[in-house]
Amino acid sequence: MALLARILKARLSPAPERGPWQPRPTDARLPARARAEDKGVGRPGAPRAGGRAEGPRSLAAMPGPRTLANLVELFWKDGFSRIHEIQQKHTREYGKIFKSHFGPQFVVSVADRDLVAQVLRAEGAVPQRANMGSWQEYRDLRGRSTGLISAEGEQWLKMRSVLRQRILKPKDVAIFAGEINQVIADLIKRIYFLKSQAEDGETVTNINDLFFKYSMEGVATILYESRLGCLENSVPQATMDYIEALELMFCTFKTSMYAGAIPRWLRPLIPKPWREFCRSWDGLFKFSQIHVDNKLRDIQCQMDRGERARGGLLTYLFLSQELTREEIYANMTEMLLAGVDTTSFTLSWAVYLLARHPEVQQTLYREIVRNLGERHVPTAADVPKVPLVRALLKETLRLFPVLPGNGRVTQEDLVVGGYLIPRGTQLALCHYATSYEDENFPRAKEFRPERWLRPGNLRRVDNFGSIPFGYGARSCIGRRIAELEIHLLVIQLLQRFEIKISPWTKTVHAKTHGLLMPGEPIHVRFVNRK
Ligand code: HEM
Repeated sequence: MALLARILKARLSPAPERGPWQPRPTDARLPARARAEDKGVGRPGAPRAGGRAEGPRSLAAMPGPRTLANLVELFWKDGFSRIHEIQQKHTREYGKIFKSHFGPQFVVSVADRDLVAQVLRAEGAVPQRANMGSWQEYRDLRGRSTGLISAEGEQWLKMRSVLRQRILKPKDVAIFAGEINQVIADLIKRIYFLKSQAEDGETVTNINDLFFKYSMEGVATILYESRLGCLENSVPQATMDYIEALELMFCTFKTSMYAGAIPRWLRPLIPKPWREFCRSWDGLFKFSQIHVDNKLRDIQCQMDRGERARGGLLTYLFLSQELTREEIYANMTEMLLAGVDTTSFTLSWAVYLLARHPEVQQTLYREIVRNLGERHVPTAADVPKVPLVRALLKETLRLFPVLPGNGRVTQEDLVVGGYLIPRGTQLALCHYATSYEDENFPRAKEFRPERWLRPGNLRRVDNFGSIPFGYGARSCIGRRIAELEIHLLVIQLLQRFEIKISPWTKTVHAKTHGLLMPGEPIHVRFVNRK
């Protein structure tokens, strides 16, 4: 694993002027367990950044919540659904770099834009996001391959370099606009149908349900090169089974966390989390395998008839033989898992924000009509003509980053914020907290998409205060797909409807359920434009 040994090279940078962390270290206040983490003290040669003249401090000196308090917060006070708020609370209490324990896991949280930038810019060619032990264990148990999310090292690098050739760049994804627009046409038909069923002829209840189906249909069209029928009145049984498995994965998020956090020897005593974790993965893999096999059979038949097989991602993967069949199953499974709720929650938030801010909606509508017209079906090339639609997505993801935090495992000793972080430490990058810092985004609590339009900010592509798709070699590979699905849909929704909040929708709060999602159902009125 020569590449894995590539180091996270931290840059020597001066201590940030605005004093981003306020450590309150006293070894005496730390639990014995934390003192045992003092393994980095005096280690020579660790790269330094954001450091202090007298040399880096050890982890023992790093502040953070006590283990017991953390467990009570997470398990007894339902902290799992408030992970984003806890991130902010801990940042206020302990400063912008702090440590926590979660079961057997130890995590250093970084909640400062510049320190996040430092960590991510310094990473090597093969970053590791998190300890994926439980995912790997399931795959070993069932003889399955890892996919992009769960793979590490050379295995990850190989798959990433194959997939990135097809879906990483906007121009590669632009060719899918036609398929996505067909899904949008079905979604709009569905909206008219749902409106026709509503008492007032306008209300659609629980829009996330609708956007879930849209996102699943959209991403599956690209991944499997076939339609699933999610937007039909009667959804096919295999798709229903998949949705159930996906729900199990997220509804049992807490138990999935336990599955990773509970030591293996405790499983005979507490078997449910691991059992459910395996059951939901079985469902997800089964679904992907059915659709991949269907497509591969079609391709094979075409080739047997002497025809040239033409197609998208799956056809390419099959013909190029760069990935094994098992690797194709695993990647399709993990990409579908990664691509449905993320996109649908973001769409729900974006539509909610537009409904709550009619003035922004009106400005965006005028921009669409002015630059594209009232009925023009947009292509990928049209999206830059409507800068506010891109700003809307950025602002939505700043306020509601679907992944409120992200992770990295340090691959060499690293000095961050004046602390020596030993190799192999799990870092949590607190994107939610940095997104709400006024110093990163003036009047950060306010929904102001235009902040992304100012020339200064547009040039500032490296604003690490809000990086909802992550950053660098391990960033979201589906980003361009998600953006295209969202941009094209928002444009076409506004061409047809004025979106108004329904009187049944109160203020919607965010909750974490694995992902940051609307805590209450969102109901809106789709009022036909004249
Ligand atoms: C609004 C929608 C989405 C958001 C906010 C989002 C966000 C993220 C984030 C934050 C990461 C971690 C990046 C890092 O560690 O630096 C990630 C990884 C990933 N995402 Fe997305 N994502 C979205 C949609 C999608 C879609 C549509 C797909 C698939 C088509 C997808 C597939 C993946 C995969 C496979 C990874 C793992 C990449 C790797 O480890 O190499 N995502 N995503």
